[in-house]
Amino acid sequence: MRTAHSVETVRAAERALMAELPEGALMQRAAAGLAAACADLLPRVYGARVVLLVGSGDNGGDALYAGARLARRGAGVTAVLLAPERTHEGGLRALRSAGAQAVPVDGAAPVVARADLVMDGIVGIGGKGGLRPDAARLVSLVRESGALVVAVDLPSGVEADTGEVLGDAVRADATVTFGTYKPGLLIDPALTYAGAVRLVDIGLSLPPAPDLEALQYADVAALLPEPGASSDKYRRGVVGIAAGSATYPGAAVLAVAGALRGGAGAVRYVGPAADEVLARFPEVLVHAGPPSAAGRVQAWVVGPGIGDDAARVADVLAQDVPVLVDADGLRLADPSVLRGRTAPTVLTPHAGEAAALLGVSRESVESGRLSAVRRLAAEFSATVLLKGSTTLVAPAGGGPVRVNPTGSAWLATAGSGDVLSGLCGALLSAGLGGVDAASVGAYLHGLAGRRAASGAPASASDVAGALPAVWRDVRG
Ligand SMILES: NC(=O)C1=CN([C@@H]2O[C@H](COP(=O)(O)OP(=O)(O)OC[C@H]3O[C@@H](n4cnc5c(N)ncnc54)[C@H](O)[C@@H]3O)[C@@H](O)[C@H]2O)[C@@H](O)CC1
Ligand SMILES: [K+]
Repeated sequence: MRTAHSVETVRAAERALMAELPEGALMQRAAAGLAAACADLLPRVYGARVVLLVGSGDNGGDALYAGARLARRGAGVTAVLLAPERTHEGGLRALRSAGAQAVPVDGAAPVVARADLVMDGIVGIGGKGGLRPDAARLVSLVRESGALVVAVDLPSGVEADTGEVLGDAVRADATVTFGTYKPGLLIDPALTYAGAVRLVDIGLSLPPAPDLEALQYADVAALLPEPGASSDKYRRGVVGIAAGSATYPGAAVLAVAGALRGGAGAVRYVGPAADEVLARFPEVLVHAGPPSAAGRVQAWVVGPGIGDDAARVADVLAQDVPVLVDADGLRLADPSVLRGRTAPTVLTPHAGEAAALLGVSRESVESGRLSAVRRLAAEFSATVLLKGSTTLVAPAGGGPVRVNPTGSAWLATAGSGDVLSGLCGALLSAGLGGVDAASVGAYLHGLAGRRAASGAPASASDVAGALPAVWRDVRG
């Protein structure tokens, strides 16, 4: 599991550790890791031209000490001081005694133009708001130079706690972060500014519950349901799909496709697309009448392509088993019924649906995805999976938000969400909790999207078709 902690938590852990260590020791650990990462990125350190962008805080201090280390190994290092009168004093002394030079911002253009590597030490976790104008100008010079950009702790200009980017920000090829990931390094849009992230251990003791976590292969493998020797189809989980309409039968077919590949023992389908579903998947049990009359089901998926059939949504929500609500279902569900449910509820909105649920603009959801997903989970007492280029999953009762690391732009294709809802529904029916079902589903779905596409457009059916292979990969 990859974990991220908020700025407040990081600062508290830093204070505790600094109290035990000699003055400056923590910054030396950070600078040593930073210098080593830069050295790895450069073809050779000796003779490399390194430029440090140095702001007024300790983030600039890290850059100065790391620059001093590289200068001692023969790099030509120049620091550009954004606030010369407030530069980290010890760092600047170290830099000068290593034989490197410092210039003010207005002398930056010629050195930046010739740089091989630029270290961004403008701001770290102390930054607020986007880059200020002089820093933004400097950063556009860096972009024009084509130099490799290494962000110190996080790209300057991105919000560490939320992943928002409120103005200009540094676009880094790599980020060297200290102690723990910061939430912004796992969430877009900030994530897309960070490049490859390297974590440097500086010895912080952090609380066991992070603010954010991202499942990795092994975590997903451990969560995948496996049929035991005594499993029959009912014990493996029966998932009910209440989806599709005369206008949108395809949504039903795709949700069923996701459910069948999600390890369900059996899939029941209720709705007007039964013929279309059976034509593709003869193994599905179809039922006429309301979902509640369909027989035993361990979890329901309701909503994809359901049109205006509010009665089908209400009937599903009245059942005391886990329910995943998607698409039209999100518009039709009664919020007070959602809040009053005792069995787990999972909502899977995209940004537009999330905006409608919260009564805010789509833009405000897009720019503040972490706060939006947390708010939704709290307001509807449900696990919420917010789709996007990094899908987020927030638990109903608060706690770490899961970030899906396997997203793929190829998944932005019609019907791909229907496959995801069926897949997550099957995982719910197999007994996974809401957060695990949603985050494992998102993980597999992302991998399936990548595998189905592998460089060329793929349809939602292709994504469903790729699920067995990624399941095998993850388990293997
Ligand atoms: N506290 C510690 O012992 C350690 C801190 N470390 C480094 O210290 C950083 C935090 O240092 P600070 O708390 O000094 O904060 P920062 O260096 O992140 O930034 C604070 C300074 O930047 C200015 N500033 C804020 N927003 C700005 C903006 N948008 N544009 C330009 N300037 C802006 C502020 O006025 C303040 O002077 C971490 O990110 C990390 O890089 C590491 O050395 C590890 C150890
Ligand atoms: K930085």
